[in-house]
Amino acid sequence: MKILVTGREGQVARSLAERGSAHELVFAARPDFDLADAGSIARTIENARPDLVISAAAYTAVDQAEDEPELAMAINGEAPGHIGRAAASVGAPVVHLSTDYVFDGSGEHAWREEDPTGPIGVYGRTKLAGEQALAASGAAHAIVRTAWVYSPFGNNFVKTMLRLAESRDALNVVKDQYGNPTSALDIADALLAVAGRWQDAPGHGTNAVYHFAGTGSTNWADFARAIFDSSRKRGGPSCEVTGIPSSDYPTKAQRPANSRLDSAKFADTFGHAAPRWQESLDATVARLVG
Ligand SMILES: NC(=O)C1=CN([C@@H]2O[C@H](COP(=O)(O)OP(=O)(O)OC[C@H]3O[C@@H](n4cnc5c(N)ncnc54)[C@H](OP(=O)(O)O)[C@@H]3O)[C@@H](O)[C@H]2O)C=CC1
Ligand SMILES: Cc1cn([C@H]2C[C@H](O)[C@@H](COP(=O)(O)OP(=O)(O)O[C@H]3O[C@@H](C)C(=O)[C@@H](O)[C@H]3O)O2)c(=O)[nH]c1=O
Repeated sequence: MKILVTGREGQVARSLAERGSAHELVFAARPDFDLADAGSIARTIENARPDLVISAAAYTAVDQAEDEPELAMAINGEAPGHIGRAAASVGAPVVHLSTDYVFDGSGEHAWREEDPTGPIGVYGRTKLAGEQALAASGAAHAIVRTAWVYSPFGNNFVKTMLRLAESRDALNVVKDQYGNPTSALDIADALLAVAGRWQDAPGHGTNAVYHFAGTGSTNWADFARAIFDSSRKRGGPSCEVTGIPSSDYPTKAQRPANSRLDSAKFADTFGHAAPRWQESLDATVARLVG
């Protein structure tokens, strides 16, 4: 299958490069492919004529988005519509990644796909707009919301914690935001499961929203402790973690307190579930400190 992946250096794009060797992968990235430039999106997809588009690139700087709402909206909110229209014109379905930050963070349950959205920051608002733009584009699609992504690649919380531990003995980390840490390598496997399913059964489960995230939930402070436990047992850096309320860690963008995702619908539809988050974390830490 010829799969066009948006972004080349992103965590999910690099994970697809590692896991997707059974397919012909084509990566669309700046400067030729710019999500802020509708013409470049149409040109790239029409020239490549892929069998499937995986829409993995996005504006992911959550705090910076508060200062650049127009750019974040162009990239996250409008580009998925352009991608969908171009993909529809060549008959390619689109798998698009979205986020737990489309929810308002209330309650303690794991969010299901049909639960009402209510983003509390610019990043979440723009990602929600992107879901809607793709759904209205005419392309066959699946929207896959994931969360708290880490990997050996790019920037993420796991790498930040390990870096900070090189120079600190103790760290304050928020303990009142809950979610599902998700390995980008597990996301790549899940997206490839969708691709495989569509090869055998085109149209299966299309035009729907799914949640796919690491199995089991935690908060950022306990996630940090798990990172350091895993690192320490391999002789890597580690650090004391003090759990603090979010009010003691001011950030430009507010994060949802509860962004746990229920991934049952994805497992039922595509026959694929994520490993427990601790297991995937261990595999990534082994690569980072090994
Ligand atoms: N990271 C996370 O914790 C989570 C991510 N998601 C979603 O999953 C998807 C993948 O995330 P992840 O792999 O972590 O993302 P990364 O932040 O690792 O990578 C984002 C990619 O998007 C590219 N990009 C940004 N702006 C543009 C643009 N204008 N034109 C073309 N490419 C652009 C970047 O390119 P360049 O290298 O040139 O900067 C980069 O390759 C995104 O849709 C994200 O919203 C969902 C939940 C959690
Ligand atoms: C570095 C650091 C962060 N924190 C807090 C801030 C924040 O509440 C939480 C996580 O920090 P980050 O900046 O990594 O998180 P953030 O950028 O909000 O991560 C989000 O990224 C986007 C793209 C998503 O889609 C989300 O699913 C989520 O993964 O930890 C501390 O409490 N102490 C620290 O030392």
